[in-house]
Amino acid sequence: MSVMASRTVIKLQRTRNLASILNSQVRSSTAFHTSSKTCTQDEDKPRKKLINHSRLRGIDILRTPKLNKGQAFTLEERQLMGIQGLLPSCVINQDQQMTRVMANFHNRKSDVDRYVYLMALKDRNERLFYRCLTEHTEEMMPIVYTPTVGQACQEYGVLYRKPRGLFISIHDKGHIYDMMCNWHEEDVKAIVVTDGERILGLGDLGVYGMGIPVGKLALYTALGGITPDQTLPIVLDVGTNNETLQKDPLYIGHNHPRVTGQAYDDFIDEFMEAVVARYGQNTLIQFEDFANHNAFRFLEKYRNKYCVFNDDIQGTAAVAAAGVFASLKCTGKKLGENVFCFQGAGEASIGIASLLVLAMEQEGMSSEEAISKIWMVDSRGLLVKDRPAGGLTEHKLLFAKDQAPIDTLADVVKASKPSILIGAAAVPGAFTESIIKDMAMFNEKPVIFALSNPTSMSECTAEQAYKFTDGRCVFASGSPFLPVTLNGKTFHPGQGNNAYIFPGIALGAIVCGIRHISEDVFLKAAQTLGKLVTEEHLAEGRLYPPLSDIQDVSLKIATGIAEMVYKSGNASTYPEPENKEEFIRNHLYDADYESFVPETWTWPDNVN
Ligand SMILES: NC(=O)C1=CN([C@@H]2O[C@H](COP(=O)(O)OP(=O)(O)OC[C@H]3O[C@@H](n4cnc5c(N)ncnc54)[C@H](OP(=O)(O)O)[C@@H]3O)[C@@H](O)[C@H]2O)C=CC1
Ligand SMILES: CC(=O)C(=O)O
Ligand SMILES: [Mg+2]
Repeated sequence: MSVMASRTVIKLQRTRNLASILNSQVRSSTAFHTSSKTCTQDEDKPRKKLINHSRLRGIDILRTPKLNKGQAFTLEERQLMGIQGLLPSCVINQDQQMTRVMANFHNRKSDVDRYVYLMALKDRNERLFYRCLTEHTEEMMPIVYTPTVGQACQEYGVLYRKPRGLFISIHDKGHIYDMMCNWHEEDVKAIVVTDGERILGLGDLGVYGMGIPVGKLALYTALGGITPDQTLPIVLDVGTNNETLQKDPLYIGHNHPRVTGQAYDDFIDEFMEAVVARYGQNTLIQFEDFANHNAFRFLEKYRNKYCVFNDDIQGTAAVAAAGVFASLKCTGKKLGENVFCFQGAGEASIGIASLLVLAMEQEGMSSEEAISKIWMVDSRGLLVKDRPAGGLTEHKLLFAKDQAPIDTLADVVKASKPSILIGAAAVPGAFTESIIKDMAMFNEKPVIFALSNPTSMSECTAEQAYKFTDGRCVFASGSPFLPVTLNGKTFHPGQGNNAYIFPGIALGAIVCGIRHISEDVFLKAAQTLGKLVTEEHLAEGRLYPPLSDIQDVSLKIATGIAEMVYKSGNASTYPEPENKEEFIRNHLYDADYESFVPETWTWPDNVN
């Protein structure tokens, strides 16, 4: 008998008739067989494999979110792990705990309160948090992600309770590797990093932007099945230019202006090197919510050196392209028959436009012709070639028209008569009634994507889009809108958000050990997602599969990517699996509790 088991026997001998006393307190779902003296967590479910990685005992287990099961620790586990008495005696299972979570979730007065509640749950009982988020994605994603995460970031100083992830400051330069070593997990495979300069459409939130990497990585696990231990949220604190935050006494970062120039670039270089030194060359690094002037150049600088992608440029491109592909089934057009008009010429818009050009080229169109289909409006109007010097970045220049300037979106829409209108400029209400009505006049089925986040930044509401087009439009938005009923028909607006893409990309990248993430990975993801949209979805107005199917979407995207990267030699996980989907499925995180009790353990004979 092991030392642990013999200690348990002694404990049990001290407690007369422990089993029968506890039995009367145990709720019906917790099986407790006095005859065989064996106890299982839940009669219906086979006992899952033993957690064998923990040397912790007692209160330390309850304080470790990835081990803690709260009241779901069985009697055996409580005895074996030294936690008997540290919990109420009643044992409940994970399903019952979920019922309690949902009751608490619904009882909260505001969405930010729900955010605080869910983050506290994550800090307390990780598996319970992920089971809830996985099984109630539609209800909970808007809380841990856009729109509520935006408000949570704005209030991060007040809401702050405990650190999640790494805070690396410009003043830590020279020591970043040592700081990375302070992170307790040894097997990190994916990092989401921001410097907080462009948080959603809310601008510079500095370190308060940490809510975004935390939220994105929660979706890595809930939507992509990536083990939470393998993920690491990081905020790079280089100061903030947000004057309100600079004066905020509760601001949790450096309140000096942003450090820029060579010092900033050296800092990012050191960070990238430290990640690889700590966790290996294939560590996936997702750049998130960097400002435009850094986002493009870091992507170019690092894309062939590290395993990186920029979600705002590339992930957004893929989800929007998928929506465009799906919309073709409604409009009956070929991709190249469309005219695209973008409000905004930033990370999102340039990313989407570039991927659409790639897709049109793959269909045999020349690059010039594909580019000619695209009209882009930035804060100074239509992108045109003869803007005063300095007016166009090289990315914008590619899409600049050789024609006279047009100042407003409304006039660009009239001039270009787009079939597809895409907004990503964080200008709320930019799609006015007259613009939407023009779209309805030019097209039998106008396609309208209001992609800006959070909801307060949306170019129009779902209701406006359907109402001003008499229910004829195909609509998607970056943040969710509730279903809209118009003339007796209910429309379910699609959520055109990169959340449909990045979990699947990350899953494929991690499992296959992708070295570099090429552009065609995003096109593949877009095509895969587009194909998953069925006639039934479209009939309901959905341009994407419902959020309840999103785990399956991620698996399919990852599988498509796996097939591609093994062919191209860009995978490093060998031997190559024959059945890629099965292989990936076997890596998926399972939020069900595991048992701490060895299969062979039974209650000692003298307990009855
Ligand atoms: N749904 C999704 O998955 C995603 C949504 N987004 C959202 O898209 C929005 C923009 O993000 P991103 O592209 O990264 O930001 P950027 O800062 O890179 O780009 C913003 C663009 O909007 C333009 N703009 C600003 N004001 C106006 C105006 N009044 N009229 C026309 N254009 C204007 C800017 O013009 P100029 O270049 O002249 O400054 C710039 O081109 C954000 O709200 C973000 O949350 C982003 C990523 C993913
Ligand atoms: C969704 C997202 O990445 C953004 O709005 O920035
Ligand atoms: Mg983003």
